[in-house]
Amino acid sequence: MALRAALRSRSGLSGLLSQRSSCSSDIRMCVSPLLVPQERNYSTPPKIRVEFDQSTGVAVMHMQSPPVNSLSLDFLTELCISVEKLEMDKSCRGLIITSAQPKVFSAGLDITEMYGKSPEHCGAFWRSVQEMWLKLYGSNMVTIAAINGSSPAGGCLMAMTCDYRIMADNPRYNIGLNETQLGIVAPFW
Ligand SMILES: CC/C=C\CC/C=C/CC(=O)SCCNC(=O)CCNC(=O)[C@H](O)C(C)(C)COP(=O)(O)OP(=O)(O)OC[C@H]1O[C@@H](n2cnc3c(N)ncnc32)[C@H](O)[C@@H]1OP(=O)(O)O
Repeated sequence: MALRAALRSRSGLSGLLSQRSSCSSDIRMCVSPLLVPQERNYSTPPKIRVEFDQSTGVAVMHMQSPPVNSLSLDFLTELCISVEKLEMDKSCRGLIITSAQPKVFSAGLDITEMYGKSPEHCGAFWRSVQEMWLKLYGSNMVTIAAINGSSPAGGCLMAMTCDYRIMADNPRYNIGLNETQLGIVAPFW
């Protein structure tokens, strides 16, 4: 109810979520002109896939970085660019973020980005973390995290920056902050 009210008041997306659930097979998926594949030049498979349904104004962002959608510098850069493109497209009013990986929404920050790297790399990495959450938290779109798997630490942070969170009901899926267990401290900002 709260979600529908918010969608109505913020962007006139009345009934949008019920439309998605009741007639998802009828939804015409349109890829935003900004995201057409031929404009991309990835040497590796894209870590983010966006489907934009122009009839509802809602984009679904699938995180698809196997095995666990860990938040590497490359992943975060791609995610931020995708959010930015959607933000510039005024016909996009809602964004659902979910995972294409089974059982995991996001494993949080990519631990390999924090070990044995230069100070410059660490700086760029943490800036990209900050950019991610600022972009999502400050977005004009209605943002929803559809948490379809475990979401520790940075995955939890990402979900918390969205306006709404819906999590799959499975006792195997964890969400929360585990930095202390890991022995790391997020830098002050
Ligand atoms: C103001 C607030 C500021 C900051 C808050 C945000 C700060 C966040 C800090 C972090 O995010 S640090 C990262 C914390 N994350 C974790 O500790 C997650 C650890 N991983 C897990 O708990 C599990 O892997 C999982 C529950 C996500 C998935 O479990 P499962 O499906 O059983 O997969 P595996 O454990 O076998 O892992 C598969 C594969 O993925 C690698 N991996 C897992 N997590 C990460 C990661 N965070 N970074 C890099 N790589 C990761 C894991 O090592 C396995 O690799 P293999 O090569 O062995 O296959």
